[in-house]
Amino acid sequence: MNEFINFDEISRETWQNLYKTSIAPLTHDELESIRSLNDEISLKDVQDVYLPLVHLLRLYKKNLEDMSFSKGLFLQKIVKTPPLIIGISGSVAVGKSTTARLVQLLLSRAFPKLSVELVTTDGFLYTTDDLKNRGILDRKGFPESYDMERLLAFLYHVKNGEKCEIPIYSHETYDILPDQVQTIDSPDILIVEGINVLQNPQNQMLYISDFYDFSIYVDAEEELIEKWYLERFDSLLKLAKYDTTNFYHQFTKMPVSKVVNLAKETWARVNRINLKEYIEPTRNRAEVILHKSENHYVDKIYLKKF
Ligand SMILES: Nc1ncnc2c1ncn2[C@@H]1O[C@H](COP(=O)(O)OP(=O)(O)O)[C@@H](O)[C@H]1O
Ligand SMILES: CC(C)(COP(=O)(O)O)[C@@H](O)C(=O)NCCC(=O)O
Repeated sequence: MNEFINFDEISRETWQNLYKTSIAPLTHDELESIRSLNDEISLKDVQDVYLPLVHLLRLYKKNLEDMSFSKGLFLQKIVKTPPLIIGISGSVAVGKSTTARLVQLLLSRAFPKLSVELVTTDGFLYTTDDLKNRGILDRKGFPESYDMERLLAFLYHVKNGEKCEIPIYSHETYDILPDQVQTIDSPDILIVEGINVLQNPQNQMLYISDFYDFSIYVDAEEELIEKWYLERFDSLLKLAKYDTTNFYHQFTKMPVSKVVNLAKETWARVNRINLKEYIEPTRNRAEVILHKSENHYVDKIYLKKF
């Protein structure tokens, strides 16, 4: 059966015209803050793709509020609207975190009175020591390298309006940062970004999918994602050149061709396999699939029909 049978395929041209008239252009300051987020991001994409997406998210938020209100009428008590939780998934290096930060920024603009928080599931990776003890250091990113019970419990507490502290992962040290936490204190909207967001662990009582009100899968052809992975590897090396505490510093001492081969091998041996076996199979669980082509240009959007 066609994987996309349950989706409407919408061309960029159609999508960009769906809600155009109701969205005000971005201000100079907003454009600047997007540029500082990632100076390569196309502002045309922001206008044509991400603003209509945020408009769609507004509908889901309204729907959640209406449902809480109706439940309150039924139960004859005040039911507080739970936070809207948005999941963003896709391959390593496809651009999830860039998309997530952009969506956070645009949602903060669309809802200036609401708090919009962002977490990445990297924080739920086991520490390097734990991975070593479990004998799965070379499986980083695969399902067994995450503490999914903890992620599930976190989502439950956030939905329940409770304050939470979660670990922070650093790409620079390539490990969980010791003694540092991110505090999430009852946000109105929470964005959860990570390769495993749509994977389906369940404890005895809770299903992870029950916590997402909306989900986005960022998609692209494998060859492009590999290219973006290698480019990001190169940027991480540049950042690490004079920083001996950075995990990537060790590679700056090696001949370039050797480092490029090492990155290619890591892609093929770890991240590509993870994509094919565990990440891509979750693609059609998303509400929206953003399909990117060369230069991160979004050319197609798939929206779930029902
Ligand atoms: N929309 C975009 N426009 C330009 N470059 C992008 C865009 N999204 C991601 N990138 C670049 O692609 C690489 C991977 O993006 P990143 O957001 O780190 O991916 P992920 O979080 O999926 O691992 C980074 O080098 C980033 O700068
Ligand atoms: C931390 C990750 C599992 C998740 O990554 P992200 O999507 O944030 O890039 C990944 O970046 C990673 O470290 N993969 C293991 C192999 C590698 O070094 O690329």
